Amino acid sequence: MPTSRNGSGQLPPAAVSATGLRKSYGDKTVLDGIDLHIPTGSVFALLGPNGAGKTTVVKILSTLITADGGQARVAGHDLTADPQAVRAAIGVTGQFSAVDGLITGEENMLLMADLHHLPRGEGRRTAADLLERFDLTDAAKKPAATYSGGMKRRLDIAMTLVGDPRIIFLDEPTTGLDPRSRHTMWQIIRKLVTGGTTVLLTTQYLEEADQLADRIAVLNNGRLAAEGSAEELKRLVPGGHVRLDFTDPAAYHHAATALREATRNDEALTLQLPHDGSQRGLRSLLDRLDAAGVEADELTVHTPDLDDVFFALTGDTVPSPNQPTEAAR
Ligand SMILES: Nc1ncnc2c1ncn2[C@@H]1O[C@H](COP(=O)(O)OP(=O)(O)OP(=O)(O)O)[C@@H](O)[C@H]1O
Repeated sequence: MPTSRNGSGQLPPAAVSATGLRKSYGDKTVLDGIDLHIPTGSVFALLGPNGAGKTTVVKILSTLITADGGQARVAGHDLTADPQAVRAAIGVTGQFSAVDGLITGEENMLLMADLHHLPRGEGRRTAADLLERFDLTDAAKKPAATYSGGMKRRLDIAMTLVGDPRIIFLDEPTTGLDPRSRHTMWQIIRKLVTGGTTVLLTTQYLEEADQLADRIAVLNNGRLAAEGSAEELKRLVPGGHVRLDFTDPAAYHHAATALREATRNDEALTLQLPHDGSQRGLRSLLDRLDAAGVEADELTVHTPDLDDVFFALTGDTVPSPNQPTEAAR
């Protein structure tokens, strides 16, 4: 999401800026110098495998634990000098929900309103508005323990919003949710951002980062292995190609002669050519096949995706590098 400039042509202050964040437990270094810059009004995804340190970053930035080194400002307030002001500006929903299962959804909301010292009437209005916004009005009078995982997660975020935070940290907001609930949660997050909220989310899901985030940082071994938009990250890894599959050996050999630069697999009767993902490149390939008078039985385009980036950056192997992502024909 573009960051708008104010009247003086200056960029608005970052919602979160951190330099050199470090954290160790005993002799285990969890964060080894993390720099973050999250523009106001954007969605920033911190992506990393289990144990990479994502929750540790969220805990530091939300003042739940202190860093061993480095500096950070959240909503313009220094984390160490003014933790109270930081807490007042943020909302956090963690992997371990703040929802109390023994009381109803509405009571959970009213409890939050009390914690934020909202006058009674205003607290009731805010609770009702948020319950409606999160599609929980019908379930409002039922104990939260009877809610589905998706409903609990929605209630958790609704509770976070009672204090009207400008910045919210969502620690793995969709872990354990079914695909439908995950999509609902994505819509909720998108709406929050449309309303001007800045979101820092952690996720293990590449698709989630791709869908939601303006910028993505990949955390690995205590360091940021890369940072950029999904498109920028995808450009970091090679791997775009077109694969042509043939069943007729004569057609295969004919095509292989016409496309000399292709990597051949004579057994599988497939040809693979580097491809930049452009329409022009694809058209030129099809023209060459037409000119040679051959037609492939199947043509698949593989565009590098965040999976490729993630596995390349975190040092793991890509499970199936030739898995096509988009069938072109
Ligand atoms: N209080 C603690 N004491 C000791 N080690 C800890 C503590 N908290 C976290 N760690 C360790 O720090 C590392 C990073 O943990 P963290 O929870 O930040 O990872 P994560 O990226 O959020 O992982 P996940 O995706 O599994 O939630 C892990 O190896 C974890 O065991």
